[in-house]
Amino acid sequence: MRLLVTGGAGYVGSHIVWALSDRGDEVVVYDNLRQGHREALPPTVRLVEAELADEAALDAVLGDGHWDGVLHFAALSLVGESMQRPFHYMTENAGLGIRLIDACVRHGVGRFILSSTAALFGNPETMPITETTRIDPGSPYGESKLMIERALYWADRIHGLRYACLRYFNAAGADPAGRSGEDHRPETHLIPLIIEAALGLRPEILVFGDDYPTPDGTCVRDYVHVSDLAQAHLAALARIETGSATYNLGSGTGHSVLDVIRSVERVSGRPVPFRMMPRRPGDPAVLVAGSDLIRSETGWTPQYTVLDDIVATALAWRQAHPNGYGNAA
Ligand SMILES: NC(=O)c1ccc[n+]([C@@H]2O[C@H](COP(=O)([O-])OP(=O)(O)OC[C@H]3O[C@@H](n4cnc5c(N)ncnc54)[C@H](O)[C@@H]3O)[C@@H](O)[C@H]2O)c1
Ligand SMILES: O=c1ccn([C@@H]2O[C@H](COP(=O)(O)OP(=O)(O)O[C@H]3O[C@H](CO)[C@@H](O)[C@H](O)[C@H]3O)[C@@H](O)[C@H]2O)c(=O)[nH]1
Repeated sequence: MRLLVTGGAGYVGSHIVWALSDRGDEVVVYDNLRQGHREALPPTVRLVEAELADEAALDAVLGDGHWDGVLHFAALSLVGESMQRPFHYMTENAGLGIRLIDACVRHGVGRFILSSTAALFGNPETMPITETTRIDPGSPYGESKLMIERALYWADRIHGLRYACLRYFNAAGADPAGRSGEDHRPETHLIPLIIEAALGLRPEILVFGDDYPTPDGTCVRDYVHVSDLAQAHLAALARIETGSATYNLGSGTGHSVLDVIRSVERVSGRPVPFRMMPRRPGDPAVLVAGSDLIRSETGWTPQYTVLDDIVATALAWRQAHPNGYGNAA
């Protein structure tokens, strides 16, 4: 296939780009490199360094030959930040995402895959969260992704654009072959921050809230390995030949913040200093995925089901790249 990947130089996107390249697809990445890294990509992959908002650049790329599909990862993706800058998230994510869909329709792109999110569901009362769980975003970030999902629904109904919305839970880990990993500037995600605390690269990890209605009072999340997410994208690309689809994507197991700290301590063999803090606005107490639908419709099944194994891949990448990309040890 010939595929355009927006945000492909970022954390999740780069793992999917490697998986597509491994199977011989021609991949072009469209990324402004604000969070992405050229070094995260296979050297042979073409990178168009441009803003999604740059309509001329986007039209030029989409007009450059036939595209079998667009995979759309580029977004602002921080729940907490979206609570402070709600309209920025609406315009950047929903606005630019919908313009991208419009451009895909104009250029005759046949398939579209959206990086959607568990943040669509707010604070559900029952777990696991399936595709029939009531949608009620708990943050402007989640709301912005819902808007793109709805635009895709109409793009299919009116223009026949086939799509898959993949609602990831918490992406985690790194390429087991060490070719790509997680390096956000600044880093806000739990696992890389705990690893930095374990390696002595930061003094401690701050735990956002210990008064949630969970067994140990800290938030529970479903950590799904990026390689499993990559395989899910391959499965979704095949599946949408027969129609559009929307899937929840997680490992199906919940882990509290304290569970993750203990896992990093076990895997690294080092203590992790931590300090309790107030809750972070916008954070739901528990998010655990029910992924039966994608399993039954595509045969996808996560290979990483043990948290320590996920953490081990993230730790290995970080130890090989103590300063992130561009500074391999
Ligand atoms: N990381 C997670 O746990 C998680 C969970 C659910 C959904 N998602 C979604 O998956 C996608 C990827 O997440 P990630 O963690 O890899 O994020 P990331 O920030 O690492 O990657 C996003 C990439 O998009 C690029 N980008 C952002 N805005 C752009 C724009 N306007 N124009 C051009 N390029 C732009 C960035 O430079 C970056 O390389 C996002 O859409 C996110 O909402 C992530
Ligand atoms: O320094 C930190 C960072 C995080 N957390 C907690 O750890 C959990 C995970 O947080 P984080 O790694 O920031 O991820 P989320 O906020 O859960 O969001 C991720 O997972 C969502 C899906 O569940 C995606 O939509 C988002 O894009 C992605 O950033 C949450 O309970 C946080 O409160 C801390 O206690 N301390």
